[in-house]
Amino acid sequence: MRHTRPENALPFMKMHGAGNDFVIIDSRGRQAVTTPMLAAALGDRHRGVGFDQLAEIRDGEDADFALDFWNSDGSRAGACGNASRCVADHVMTGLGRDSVTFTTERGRLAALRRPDGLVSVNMGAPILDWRAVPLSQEVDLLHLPIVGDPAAVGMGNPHCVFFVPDAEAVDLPNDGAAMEHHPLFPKATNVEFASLTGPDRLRMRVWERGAGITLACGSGACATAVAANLRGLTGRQVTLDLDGGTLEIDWRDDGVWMTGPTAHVFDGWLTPAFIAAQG
Ligand SMILES: N[C@@H](CCC[C@H](N)C(=O)O)C(=O)O
Repeated sequence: MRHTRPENALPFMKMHGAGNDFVIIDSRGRQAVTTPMLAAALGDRHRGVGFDQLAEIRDGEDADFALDFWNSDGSRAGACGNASRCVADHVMTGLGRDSVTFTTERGRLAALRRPDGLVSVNMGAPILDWRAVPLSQEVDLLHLPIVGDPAAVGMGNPHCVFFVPDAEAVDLPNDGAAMEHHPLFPKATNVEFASLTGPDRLRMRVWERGAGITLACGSGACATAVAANLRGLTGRQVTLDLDGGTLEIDWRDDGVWMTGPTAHVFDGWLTPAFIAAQG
């Protein structure tokens, strides 16, 4: 086994938030390195490292840092709530602070560490305009013309939320994959299946665009809580039980806050040969 880091190796971190797992590359102070090919190669759980999303940290302008996200198939994602919480945890630890600001494709966001150690991120206001989700035609976002009566909510990325009697009973590999590329979603969509399990409590399972089944999805939890509230199923503070853990959502006037656990799994490096092989 090789224990010495080769010259020009690229360091990365593996973290997860409620089982949603990430490779994080910290490119502050240097040129960003991620390309779609590198992301797809690294995202391969057999030939690469494996992840649901890759997050690359860059120097921020008017914020502590900037963030870019890639799915494991190499596609870009406009938002990733759980990776945002993991990166915020890493940066807050490095800076010795309990709050940070950062920018994504959505604009300027904020995160903080709560006294109980959980990390919260403000994901911004939900997007409830069909053009911005985006959808391919004007429809009622709360009742899409699709079998199963789902709702559409944007959180910087598109979500299609189905409320079902029993989320456990959903055939996620089939139903999730079938919805991801529905023509109503011109940029494809993340797909959530949720059922009410108690007052302001939902069980949610997710099929992510560009990644397939994941153990959790932060932006998906936000979108589901917003849709549940707008349909009169819950209040604005909702607890969601996902396959990999529990997330708390609080839809406030300043945005949708999402809170949950983060974990640092290991530090590693990519060999120059692996990077070169991706062109
Ligand atoms: N896991 C994420 C969402 C990742 C992005 C998504 N697959 C997309 O393509 O929009 C989260 O925690 O929000």
